[in-house]
Amino acid sequence: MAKVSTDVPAEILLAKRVQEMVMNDEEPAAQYKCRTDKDDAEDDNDDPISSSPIPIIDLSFLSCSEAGEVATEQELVKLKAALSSWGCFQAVGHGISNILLNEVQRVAREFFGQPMEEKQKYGKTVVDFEGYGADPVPEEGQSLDWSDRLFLSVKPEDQRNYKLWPTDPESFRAILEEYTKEIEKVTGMVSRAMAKSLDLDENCFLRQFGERSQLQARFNYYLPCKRPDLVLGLKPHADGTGYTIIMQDEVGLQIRKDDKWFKVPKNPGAILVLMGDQMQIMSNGIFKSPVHRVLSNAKRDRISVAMFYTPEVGKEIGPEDGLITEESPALYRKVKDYADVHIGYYNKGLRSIHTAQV
Ligand SMILES: O=C(O)CCC(=O)C(=O)O
Ligand SMILES: [Fe+2]
Repeated sequence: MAKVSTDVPAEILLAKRVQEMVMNDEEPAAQYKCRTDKDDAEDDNDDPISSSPIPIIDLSFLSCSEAGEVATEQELVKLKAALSSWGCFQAVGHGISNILLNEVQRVAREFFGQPMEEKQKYGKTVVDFEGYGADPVPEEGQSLDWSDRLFLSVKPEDQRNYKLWPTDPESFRAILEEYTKEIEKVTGMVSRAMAKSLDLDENCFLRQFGERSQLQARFNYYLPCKRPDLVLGLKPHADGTGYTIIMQDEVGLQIRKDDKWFKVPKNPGAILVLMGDQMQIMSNGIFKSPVHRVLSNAKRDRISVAMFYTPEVGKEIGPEDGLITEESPALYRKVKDYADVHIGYYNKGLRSIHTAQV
């Protein structure tokens, strides 16, 4: 990524919320300006979902026996194709009600809509992960993201720091707890389906994730920007997770494929399942962890909620034995706490998957 000049230290800028800069009608500081590409300037049109090339997978075909064997088999083939090419899919038939999805968006919107003093009760410093604020300070010269966020550990339950969970809106905690339960069911469905699509024992990935697998919720608030052509809501990156489940209320997220950016369409009711590096490792490179980014918009704001699903702390993961043959040897070695390695590279604007290569 292009290096940016640093006239004001990033620590100082990151201590201030993007929302404050927008309210004060400030121009983005140099460190936020990272875009030079003209190829993909503004991507604000609301194309119909049917014209989006990002695959749609119906999870109900994969998890219920009534769907019929042929339908299940066909959906598994689609799933494998989607994850081997795009590394993500729009999931429908996931079992989460539209009412709950709307409630999650509502509490997120209400939280970010409160006065700054209220939100600062959950404020984090520029080095912490959890709480309300910006990502921790990246390496010098890396650009900053035009967004604010609230990051919370939700699983295992004993890792929850309820002091950082907003009490206003009052229903925030109950809604996030309910959403966590639903997302856990989805991770069960998706992990089993992915294994079956590769002709593996259906529980093999769940075993790798472990009994104390982690879920972290990241509520992202993307503010409008006067100069969307210069900044990004979130810089290009691949996730260090096993996989990530994202819901969005507006377009903005783009996936990189074949050297082009593709917009994730506004598809109410659908959630995006996106592979992280650790699923690329466990699938021995069959599933791809795609680079993605979020654009800024001149007029609109955007809320997204990303649920990061990651193997248990301290647990070794690696390519599934059933995928290793003489013709297809292991491409990755076993790794432990890969997300910690990933974050170091992420802060430098780099990918980390090579560190796991054999
Ligand atoms: O806001 C989004 O849609 C994507 C968020 C994301 O990529 C992340 O939090 O890692
Ligand atoms: Fe991401």
